[in-house]
Amino acid sequence: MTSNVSPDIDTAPPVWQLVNKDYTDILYHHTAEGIAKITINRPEVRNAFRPQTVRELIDAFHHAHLDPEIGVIIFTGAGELAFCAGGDQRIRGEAGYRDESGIEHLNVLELQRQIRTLPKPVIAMVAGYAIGGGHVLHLLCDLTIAADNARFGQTGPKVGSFDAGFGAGLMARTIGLKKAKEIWFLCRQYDAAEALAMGLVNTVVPLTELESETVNWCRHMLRHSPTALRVLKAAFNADTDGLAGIQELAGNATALFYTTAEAQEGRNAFLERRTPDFNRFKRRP
Ligand SMILES: CC(C)(COP(=O)(O)OP(=O)(O)OC[C@H]1O[C@@H](n2cnc3c(N)ncnc32)[C@H](O)[C@@H]1OP(=O)(O)O)[C@@H](O)C(=O)NCCC(=O)NCCSC(=O)CCC(=O)c1ccccc1C(=O)O
Repeated sequence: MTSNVSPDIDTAPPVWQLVNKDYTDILYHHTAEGIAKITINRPEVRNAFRPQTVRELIDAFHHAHLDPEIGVIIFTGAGELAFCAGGDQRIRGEAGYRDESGIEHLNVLELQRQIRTLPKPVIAMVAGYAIGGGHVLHLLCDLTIAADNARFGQTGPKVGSFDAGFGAGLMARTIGLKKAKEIWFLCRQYDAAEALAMGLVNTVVPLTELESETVNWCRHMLRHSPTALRVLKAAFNADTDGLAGIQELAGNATALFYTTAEAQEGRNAFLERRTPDFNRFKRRP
C-alpha cells in the first residue's frame, strides 16, 4: 500500500459545491479550485447503471468538459461498497438496457468514448466493487485510485455479456494479454493489492484516505500545463484509436495553430478581402 501525500500541496479538505442540476441517478459537485466530482448515486444496487444514469453521466461529463474553470474530473460511486456494479440487470432486455419508454440501450459505450476523448484528466476513485461494465468504466479513466477495500473483475461470461471493445482491448494494453484473458475468461475478483500489482490501478490507500489522496493527485495536476496534459491524453489514445485518435491529436495542433499570428493572418486577409501576406512568418527548420 502506498500513500503519496505531497508536503507542498494544500491538504485542506475540498469544499464541494453541488452543481444544481435535476439529476436523479448521479451527483455532480465541483470546487472553486477546479475539480469536478461526478458520482453514481444508486448505492442500493451497488451503483449499477441504467440508461437514465448513463444519460446523466454524459450530461455531467459534458458540462465538466466545457467548464473552463474545471481542470480535472473525479469519477466515483456513492458509499463505500461500490464504485459501480455494471449494467442494471433488472432492466436488461433483449438488446440492451430498457429505459422508461421501453427503448433498449447500450449507451454506456457512448460514455466510454466520452471519458476517453474528454481533454481533461479523469480519475476513477474506487471504493468497494468495480465490476462488469463498472470495471470497464474505471479502466477508461486516465488514472485509478483504489481504496484498500476495492475489488475488481468482469462477470460478462457468467451473466451473458461481454465488452469486446475497450473492455477487452484496452484492458489487454493496460495489464497485458494473458492477464486480461484471465480476467475475462475466469470472471474472478481481484483485491486492491492484486490490482496494483498488475497495473490496473495507480495506487491503493486506506479507505479513510481515499478522497484526500485523490484530491491531492488532482491538485498536483492542476499545477501543470493544461495544454500539455490535454495533448498527452490525446497522444496516449492516438495509436490505438486509428484515424479517430489521430484526429483527436491533430485537433490540438489546429487549435494551437489558430492562436498564432500566422494562422490569424489567413483569417484576417479573408475578412479584409486582401491577399494574405505569409512572407513575414519564418520557415522553421
Ligand atoms: C457487485 C457485487 C459483487 C456486490 O456483492 P454484494 O456486496 O454481496 O451485494 P449484493 O447483495 O450482491 O448486491 C446488493 C444489491 O445490489 C443489487 N445489484 C448488484 N449489482 C447489480 C446489478 N448489476 N444490477 C442490478 N442489481 C444489482 C443486488 O441485486 C442487491 O439487491 P437487493 O435488492 O438488495 O437484493 C454483486 O452484487 C454482483 O456480482 N453484481 C452483479 C455484477 C454484474 O454481473 N454486473 C453486470 C455485468 S454485465 C455489464 O455490466 C454490461 C454493461 C454494458 O452495458 C455493456 C454493454 C455492451 C458492451 C459492453 C458493456 C460493458 O461491459 O460495459
